[in-house]
Formats: sequence, C-alpha cells, structure tokens
Amino acid sequence: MTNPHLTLRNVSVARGTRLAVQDISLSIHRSQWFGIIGANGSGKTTLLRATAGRLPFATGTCTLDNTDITTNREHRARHIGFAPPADTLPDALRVRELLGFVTPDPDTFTRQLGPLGHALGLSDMLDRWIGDCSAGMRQRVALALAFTTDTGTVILDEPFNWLDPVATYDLKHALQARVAQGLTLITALHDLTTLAQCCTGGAMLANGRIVLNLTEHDLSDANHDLRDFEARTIERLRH
Ligand SMILES: Nc1ncnc2c1ncn2[C@@H]1O[C@H](COP(=O)(O)OP(=O)(O)OP(=O)(O)O)[C@@H](O)[C@H]1O
Repeated sequence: MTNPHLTLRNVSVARGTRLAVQDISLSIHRSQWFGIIGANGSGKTTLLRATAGRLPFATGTCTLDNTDITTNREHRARHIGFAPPADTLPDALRVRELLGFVTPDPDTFTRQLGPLGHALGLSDMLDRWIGDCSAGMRQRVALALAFTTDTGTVILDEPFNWLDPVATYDLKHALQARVAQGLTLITALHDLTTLAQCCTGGAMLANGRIVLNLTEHDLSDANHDLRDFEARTIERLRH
C-alpha cells in the first residue's frame, strides 16, 4: 500500500473549555472516500473543521503528503477544499457574486465542475440571491465552494443534508466518479447505506474518540449485507 495522503496522529481539538475531539489517529489514502459516522455531538464537525484548518489542533500532529502541517492552518485551508455551513452563506449576495470572490469566472467554474455542477444544479442558480435560496439550494452552493480550491482533497460535512432524492443520487454518483479519478474525499455521514456503498475507509466517533475503524474489507462486506451492517452499527451507536 502507498504512503497515506493525510495522517492524523493523537489529535485533540478544543471547543470552548473542553476537548470535543480526543486522541484521534487516522490515515487516509489518495483517491479514497473516507466516511465518519457518530451520534449528534460526537465530534465529527469539530474533527473535520480542524483538519480543514478552520480550527486549531490542541494536541497531536497532522501531515499531508508527509509534510507536517499541524500548526499551519493556512496550509490546511489552502490545500483542503471545505464546504462552509450552508446557513452561514451571505443572504445579500447573488450566487454568482459569492463564487466570484473565490474563482475568477463563475460561469467557467460551473462548466468545469461537469457532472458535479450538473448534480448541484449550479448553472440555474447563478443569478439567484442567496437570501432567496431554499435550504437545499444553499447546501448546493456551499458544496460547490468546496471545489473552488482545485486541490484534489475535499472535506464535506454531511453533504447530503437538505438535498432532494435526485440531487442526492446525482451527487453521490458524481462524487464517486471524482474519487475514481483521484479525489480524496472525507465526509461526515449519517446515512449508513452511503457509507457502505461509497466509502473505502471509515471511522465511528463517540464522545470525541474513535470507537470503531472500518476498513475497505469491512465496508465491502457491509455493502453485501446492508441490513446486517445497519443493525450492527445502530446497536453500536446506541450504546
Ligand atoms: N462552538 C462551540 N463551543 C463549545 N462547544 C461546542 C461548539 N461547537 C460544538 N461544541 C461541542 O463539541 C461537541 C462536538 O460537537 P460537533 O459539532 O463536533 O459534533 P457532531 O458529531 O458534528 O454533531 P452533529 O451530528 O450533531 O452535527 C459537542 O459536545 C458540542 O456541544
């Protein structure tokens, strides 16, 4: 197996006065879709935000392609695409104006997104005010922002939230195609079927710690018997 693309070693992250994530170690390979599951409040968002450079690590190390970027949040933010929370997008801008801050030409960017842009229905939204967007439309814009840094590594926190069934289906397939082309994708997920069908690695968090690592083999087995995987995983999450 090749060297990991992204490695976290004994990472902890503080929220307020307490550690919301503690002693996390993970290795994620290039062209892998890595899924993180866990109960509400288990630390998924905190871990993803820190990895993407939006929060500092309290302890531990983070390396990207063998470069230690633990203390370099700017490097993490520049080299890892990240979707902002959809409800933080500015109401007073049109989608085109927002994209214009981070990409030279929103129309070209939208075209270049290919099937991903199609899944997000981005071209139909460019002239819409963000304040007039539904929750699902905001989510589509937020997801597009993660791909404006052309880095090959993207972190998405529960990307399918608020999306309708068609958009969910199309986005899942567009992301899978991107991963097959070399994208490294890390997502928090609540849907166990997506975890089993799309991911080749994963972890379950509870109270800020990893309580289960899921290998490619585990997830391939899970995909062959989704009912059994769901029943076992729900039982594990319940306790
Ligand atoms: N800004 C904050 N200040 C203080 N504590 C916070 C803050 N944000 C989150 N927390 C706490 O950190 C812990 C982990 O929260 P986090 O949002 O990472 O969980 P999560 O697994 O992403 O949850 P969900 O599935 O509900 O999105 C929780 O105990 C939460 O209350």
